[in-house]
Amino acid sequence: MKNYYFSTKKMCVGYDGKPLIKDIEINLPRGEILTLIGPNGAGKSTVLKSIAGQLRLLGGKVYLEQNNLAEMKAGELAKKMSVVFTEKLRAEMKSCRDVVATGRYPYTGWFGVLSKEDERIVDEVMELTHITDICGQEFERISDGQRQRVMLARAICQEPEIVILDEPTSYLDIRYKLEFLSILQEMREKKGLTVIMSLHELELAKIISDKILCLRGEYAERFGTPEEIFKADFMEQLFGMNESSFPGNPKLLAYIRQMMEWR
Ligand SMILES: Nc1ncnc2c1ncn2[C@@H]1O[C@H](COP(=O)(O)OP(=O)(O)OP(=O)(O)O)[C@@H](O)[C@H]1O
Repeated sequence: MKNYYFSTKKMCVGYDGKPLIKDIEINLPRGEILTLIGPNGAGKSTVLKSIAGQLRLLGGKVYLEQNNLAEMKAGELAKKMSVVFTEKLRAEMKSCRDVVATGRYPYTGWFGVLSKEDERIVDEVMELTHITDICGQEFERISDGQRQRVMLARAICQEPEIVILDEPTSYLDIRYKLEFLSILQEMREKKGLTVIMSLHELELAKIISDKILCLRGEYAERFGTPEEIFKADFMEQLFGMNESSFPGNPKLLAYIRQMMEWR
């Protein structure tokens, strides 16, 4: 059997003991980017939270290399996995730099005192994510897009092997969306970072991902490469669209079909 960096075996996720999606099987080599796509309410955040250990699994297992995630110590996991979710972090009176610096906590002692090396990493990552100019601003008083970049910086500061991101580009303008993706790609190439994220922007998912997991209904609908997944007829089915979806405006369906073409 091939040794994957990240895998799930018969993972079942849901709330209050009621399964939402069952038997999810993911196999991901180190350094690959997996993107979850699917309609609103399909369960993308639920799967990501379950992988990150924020929701208890209803069944199955999640592995990092050969290690069962549920059995890993929190401190050990924090050095390997960082997570960026859409919920707003409470950080009263904290500057953006303070928030980014909390990404170093797995490496500091009890009191969170940063070493010179920690400070250097914080500065370097803030430059990489283009937030140096807002580093002194209060975190709770910045824009949604700026907040997303600060949260990405915090995750990178953690120097993880794998990062879990829920809709990380939703508030970013087009330049920062592309910049965000190029940072992930660079981290993957230079450091072998593995990425699992959800995206609503299908055109971005298509160009950045190595693997795609499609969610809709009780079971994961498909898992495969972008070439296997991004086909106009399948996208229409996944998102519940057909010839009569946009009466009087055929241009809209034509747009989806054109977006899914491979050139
Ligand atoms: N805390 C919760 N308790 C019970 N059900 C929940 C809870 N959070 C979400 N759900 C339900 O789980 C389902 C999946 O929600 P989830 O947020 O995972 O979908 P999603 O694919 O991320 O959606 P979106 O694209 O809209 O962000 C939805 O039906 C939602 O109502």
